[in-house]
Amino acid sequence: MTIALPKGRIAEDVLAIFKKIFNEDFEFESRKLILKKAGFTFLNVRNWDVATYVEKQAADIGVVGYDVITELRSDVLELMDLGLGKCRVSVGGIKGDDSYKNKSEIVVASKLANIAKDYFSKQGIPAEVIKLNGSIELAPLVGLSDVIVDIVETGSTLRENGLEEKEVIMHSSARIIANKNSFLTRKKEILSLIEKIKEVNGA
Ligand SMILES: Nc1ncnc2c1ncn2[C@@H]1O[C@H](COP(=O)(O)OP(=O)(O)OP(=O)(O)O)[C@@H](O)[C@H]1O
Ligand SMILES: O=P(O)(O)OC[C@H]1O[C@H](OP(=O)(O)OP(=O)(O)O)[C@H](O)[C@@H]1O
Repeated sequence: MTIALPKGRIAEDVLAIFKKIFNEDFEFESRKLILKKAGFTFLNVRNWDVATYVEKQAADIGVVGYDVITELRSDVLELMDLGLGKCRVSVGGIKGDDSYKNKSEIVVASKLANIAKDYFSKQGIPAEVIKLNGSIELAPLVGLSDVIVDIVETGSTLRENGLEEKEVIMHSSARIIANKNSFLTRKKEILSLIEKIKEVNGA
């Protein structure tokens, strides 16, 4: 069975789970992208690519933020909430300034462009979404957008830039996802691993 694990922010917590399961050191060596252990093959991939590896069955299961599978509209099965990497996806804007609510069309900057588009379109609010790749909080400060849609965890990035959380769109945490076909053909193996994860993750 092949498992795609994310690099970056949630990597450490995810690797800690597998370290507990195997009761020994569990980490990708130096620049190595594949780790084989106890009959499993682990892939070291970018957070945003985990869902792609799983959807295309290059991996049978993977760990990824709920925000990412929502944004990518990934056609995968969601098996378990790991309860880590907790954050919100929110609308943020200049502190004390709610003038965006009175505009006929608002300009929104976001890395999560689909989530942003869906959120405003469901409310019938015309919105132009500008896709950015990072430092999203900068956009309203320099007049690139009226508001942003971005991840909020502690809220310090918003605060330190004179912004505030205006509306919470969704809560996110890391999920175990599975390829639909793999879940049919490897159901027993996958569920047995999920049980082990539950045991060590206290779920
Ligand atoms: N403060 C936070 N900022 C960003 N992501 C967070 C935060 N808190 C929790 N998360 C979760 O962690 C996931 C991984 O974020 P990370 O910053 O490692 O990757 P990324 O920069 O979005 O992706 P990549 O580095 O692969 O391009 C996010 O998708 C989200 O679910
Ligand atoms: O509420 P906070 O705890 O401040 O966390 C939220 C911030 O963290 C993320 O940015 P990241 O550090 O990934 O940098 P980026 O600007 O490159 O996306 C996210 O895009 C917010 O800017």
